[in-house]
Amino acid sequence: MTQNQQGQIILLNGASSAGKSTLCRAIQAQIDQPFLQFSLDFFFFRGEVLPDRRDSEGPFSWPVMRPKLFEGYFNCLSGLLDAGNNLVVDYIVETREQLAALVQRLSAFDVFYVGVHCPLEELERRELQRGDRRPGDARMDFQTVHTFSGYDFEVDSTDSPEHNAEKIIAAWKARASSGVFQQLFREFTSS
Ligand SMILES: Nc1ncnc2c1ncn2[C@@H]1O[C@H](COP(=O)(O)OP(=O)(O)OP(=O)(O)O)[C@@H](O)[C@H]1O
Repeated sequence: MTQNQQGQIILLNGASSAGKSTLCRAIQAQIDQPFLQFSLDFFFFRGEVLPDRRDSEGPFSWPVMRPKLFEGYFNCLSGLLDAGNNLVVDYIVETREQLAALVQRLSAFDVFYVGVHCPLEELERRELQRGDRRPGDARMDFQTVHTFSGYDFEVDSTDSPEHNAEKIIAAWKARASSGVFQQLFREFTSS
């Protein structure tokens, strides 16, 4: 498959409750090409993928299941892109090692990496209001999620999703041929 037949990915990174999924939907609705939304949330919060039982050890050990789930999810992203699907994806980068794994897996693709910023007070307000997220997760993400790299584009999610989607799509269309993920790939493979 040639380069231009591969799908392209717009990847949003930000804390839990920053408004990433909402923004993915707004991008998907506004963009003039088909983009699939494919989120880890679909495993955790929709559908019936994961067993309810997640223990600290034993046959249902979450510390054993979790890295395999994430690794498989990264494989799904590259599989979908390789088949020619464009993707708009939200993710919460938790560690530099996790970012390195994502960069490695997406190294062959056109990745547009977007930082979704939101003030802590607003994150916590949203987290409390939605009621389906563990209180404290947003604060924990807030302290680390934007510390691992720069971005191709950044937005403030206190602005409306529609306006941010418009800005992201315009920036994506005007993007440079080599983005932050390609720089990161060089960094990670040379260190
Ligand atoms: N621009 C916005 N202004 C006000 N509220 C918003 C905005 N964007 C999203 N929200 C609300 O914030 C909550 C979290 O949004 P969303 O599910 O998009 O966040 P998320 O970053 O994908 O979260 P998670 O990573 O936990 O899945 C939702 O209740 C959503 O309606």
